[in-house]
Amino acid sequence: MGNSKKVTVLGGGSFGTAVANFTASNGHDVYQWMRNEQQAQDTQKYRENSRYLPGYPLNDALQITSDLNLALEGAELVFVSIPSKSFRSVIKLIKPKLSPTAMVVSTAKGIEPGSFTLMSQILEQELPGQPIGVLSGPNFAKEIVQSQQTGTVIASEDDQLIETVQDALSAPTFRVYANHDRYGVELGGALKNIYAIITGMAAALGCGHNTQAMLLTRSLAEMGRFAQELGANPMTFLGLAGVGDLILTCTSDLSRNYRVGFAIGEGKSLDQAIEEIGQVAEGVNTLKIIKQKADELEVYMPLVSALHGVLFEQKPLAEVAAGLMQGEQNYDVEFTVKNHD
Ligand SMILES: NC(=O)C1=CN([C@@H]2O[C@H](COP(=O)(O)OP(=O)(O)OC[C@H]3O[C@@H](n4cnc5c(N)ncnc54)[C@H](O)[C@@H]3O)[C@@H](O)[C@H]2O)C=CC1
Ligand SMILES: O=C(CO)COP(=O)(O)O
Repeated sequence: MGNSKKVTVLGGGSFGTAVANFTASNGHDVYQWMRNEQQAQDTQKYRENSRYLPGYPLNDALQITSDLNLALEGAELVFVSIPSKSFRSVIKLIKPKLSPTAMVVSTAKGIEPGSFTLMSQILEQELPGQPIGVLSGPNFAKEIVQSQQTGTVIASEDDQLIETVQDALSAPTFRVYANHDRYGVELGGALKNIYAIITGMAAALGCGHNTQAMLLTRSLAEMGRFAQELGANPMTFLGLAGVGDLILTCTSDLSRNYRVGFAIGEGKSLDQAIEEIGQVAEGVNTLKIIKQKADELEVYMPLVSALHGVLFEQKPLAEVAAGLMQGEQNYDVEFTVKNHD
């Protein structure tokens, strides 16, 4: 590691805790901010985030606080690990307290409800001129704190920010790859949550490996089609923050989105499934936003439509699943075909 920096992580959930703990283990001066004073005091005292990441002792050097001024004063690098629903309100809160040169990096994988705004676009709007980036990849918080070998992506137009984040996070168990396509990296991280709900549901219904492989691959095709329609580069989805995170989240019950799908596949209601998990599952809101956008742009997204039918239009799951098998049998790798015909 290079020189030690003051790093601030906003958010007291599982991912904020994992990033804060990891960065502190790398020798940086790290403050994790959580809004709940009692939770901050307990986490600081007992060196464990018992609500969101129980059973993992935190690095002695990590400072946990509910004092935003203390957390942000002199911070050179700020990670924002706040769910998309509250992201903008937290950015508005930090704006007057932030040094103009502080680098601000979103780790949230969602889209703002009521608009089609990705988290780093909120950073652009609320913090004009501030160096910004997105951290995304196949990264379960729980496996980061277990020091499992992990790869992630830092996406930004700003090479100095990329270098700073690589320096802050790189470790023998953690590789940080660079990407200049911030929009594509961020879109991949948000979209894959929808497909994790679908594969979780399929697993609960007893689907086999053939089905899982088909779902994963057709999900990637659908994501690519949508990205292309938005003018984004679907090739970015071939990286860790696209296909990497799609594979991870769609094949593991460590994923909250997958678990929401699994619970629904077992016959539970959406509300029951969300309540049982007790943590954010971004895919549920992302689904509504993507369905609306796909309809508006007339993009063919049969998996999104099917899941929307089950979750929000009271369509029977078995009927929707059977309907999917009767859909259009089009090109295998259509955006490539389109580009090269
Ligand atoms: N947990 C994981 O493995 C990963 C999560 N992410 C993403 O990171 C983001 C955060 O997720 P998690 O930490 O997992 O969520 P979580 O559900 O574990 O925790 C969310 C945290 O945000 C806090 N929060 C919510 N609204 C707030 C507000 N208005 N002000 C202050 N704090 C607020 C909550 O109190 C809680 O501490 C999500 O977008 C998620 O998709 C990304 C990579 C991996
Ligand atoms: O994004 C994640 C891993 O990369 C976490 O996925 P979930 O939000 O579904 O738990």
